[in-house]
Amino acid sequence: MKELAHINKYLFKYKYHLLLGTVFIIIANLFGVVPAVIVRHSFDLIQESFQVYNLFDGISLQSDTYDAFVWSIFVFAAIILSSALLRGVFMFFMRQTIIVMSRLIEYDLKNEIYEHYQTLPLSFYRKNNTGDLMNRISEDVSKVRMYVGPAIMYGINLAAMFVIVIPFMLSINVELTLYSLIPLPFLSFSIYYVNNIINRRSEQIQRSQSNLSTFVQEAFSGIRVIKSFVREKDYDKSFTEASDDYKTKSLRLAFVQALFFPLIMSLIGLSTILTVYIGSVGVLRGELSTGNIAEFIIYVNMLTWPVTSLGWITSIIQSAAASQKRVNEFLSVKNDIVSEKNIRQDIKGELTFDKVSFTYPDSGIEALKDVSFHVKSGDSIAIIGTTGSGKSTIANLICRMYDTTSGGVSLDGVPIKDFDLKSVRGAIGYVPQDVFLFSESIRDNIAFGNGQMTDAQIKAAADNADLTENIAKFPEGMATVLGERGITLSGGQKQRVSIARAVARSPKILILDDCLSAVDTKTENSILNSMKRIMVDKTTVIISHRVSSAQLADNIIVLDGGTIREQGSHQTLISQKGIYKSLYEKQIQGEETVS
Ligand SMILES: Nc1ncnc2c1ncn2[C@@H]1O[C@H](COP(=O)(O)OP(=O)(O)OP(=O)(O)O)[C@@H](O)[C@H]1O
Repeated sequence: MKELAHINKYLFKYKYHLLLGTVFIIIANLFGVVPAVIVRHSFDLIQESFQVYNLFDGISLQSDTYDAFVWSIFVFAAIILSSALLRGVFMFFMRQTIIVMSRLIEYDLKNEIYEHYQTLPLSFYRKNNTGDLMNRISEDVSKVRMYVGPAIMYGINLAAMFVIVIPFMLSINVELTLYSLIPLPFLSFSIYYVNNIINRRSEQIQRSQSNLSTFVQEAFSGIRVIKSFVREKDYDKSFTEASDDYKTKSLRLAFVQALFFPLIMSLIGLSTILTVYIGSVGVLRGELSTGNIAEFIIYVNMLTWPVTSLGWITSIIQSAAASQKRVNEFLSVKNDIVSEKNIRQDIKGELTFDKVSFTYPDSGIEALKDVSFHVKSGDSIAIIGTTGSGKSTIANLICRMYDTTSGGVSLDGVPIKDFDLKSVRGAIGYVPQDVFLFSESIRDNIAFGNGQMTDAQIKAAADNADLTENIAKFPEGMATVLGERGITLSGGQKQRVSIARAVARSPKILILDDCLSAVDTKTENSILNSMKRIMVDKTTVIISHRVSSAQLADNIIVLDGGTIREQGSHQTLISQKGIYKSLYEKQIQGEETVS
């Protein structure tokens, strides 16, 4: 339960909604009691009027008695109707304050979680899967909303009802009150019990549903592989199994849900029978009127829902606490990539790696060992090496996605840790190895959130990435939407949009992480020629498997198993006749990649 304390700041923020809501609940309940009292008076009036009417039999006063009776009943009916109407109005206000408050808190909490997610380092995203991140911001927040909305509303309603109705009942007859209330705690407990079963089974269904969705999503994304390997039948079978599991769980839930209402109805019925029985005994003893029985039946009915809701509220609070615990787990994760001195200055692009070693915290793999190099501002460096030799890790450290395990990275002679993170990342144009484009237009993908970027700047970036010719062939040019329902680009086209996106920001440091692997040699040469132009005043880090990309750089590093094996210009390395030279020869002979 202490987990839910996190929500208190929001309850405080929306205190006026909560206070007003409470007032509306109390007023609505007061109007709920009025009809019961009026019904009692009506019953008693009918009985008394009947006796008086018979007494005046044959006398002209008899018709006056009748008129007075009809008039009174009319007035009573009008009072009952108006009370019901006013109760309805206040119940509307009650929902408009408390349920609205719960939606506002849901909105705030989602924003809080999303903002926090954004601050967390890459290592957090490696550790936790996307489904889990999504669940906590949607499913879990919805469960917490049930606590701040319906649970609080019905909780206050229950308290108000008890404070108003039970003293009223006791003042009429203690014995009748006690007997008519006996079944209600059982009702509450049974609802709590059944509701917990319903929650457990619903969660099983949700898990089964998400397995089913993941299966279907994967099957459709991989439909080309499934078809070419003729695996449709196997997938059909697996789908039927997953679907069967979902069906069985749904039927088990439907069974418990079917028990829910009969259970409530039978316990309410029991209360009513006890009220009528004990009430009749009271009437026979002359302690109660028949009106009291009718009045008590109304009270019992009024109390039924709040008492039922007690069991429901308890299980809502339990599952909200469990959800908030999961949310708090993520909210308490701190970003360890923080700036030490928050230096905000324009970065010129001088880059130094000084004896850098790095071990990935989650896998324990030592990706870099004692790596040192220096790139002057505006110069270029190429990093070439075998798969897994640590090339992308260097890019990650320059973008400060991780901090080094030992040694230091510095920009313009200042340790990277001292810079404000935004200054560092804002100065970098990064073309990642695994291209990711958004389902937006090509234009928006290139501008990527920079509303001030002019069409001319976007076009220049597209030109430099050798993209203009391709774009011209698309039906809507720059406005062509990519992804899901738009045009799907080829691997090489995607890489070029990704390059244009990085170049368009006019970064001081440009990192090209194996970004030409999916283009043919002709396009590679054409992009590299354009690159020469844009690289002029930028520090450029070219990560590649291909010598053809690397030879463009002023300085080349050959990495192997996380250590630098060779370093120098293209000419120097060729003359050294080492790894680079043999790689060069192999690739010149037609081999495309380093094995
Ligand atoms: N996020 C990560 N968590 C744990 N280990 C990682 C992570 N990324 C890379 N590694 C490991 O670190 C080593 C270096 O990986 P890196 O991605 O830097 O290689 P690379 O030279 O860029 O390879 P490639 O050319 O195939 O992209 C590899 O052994 C890899 O398994």
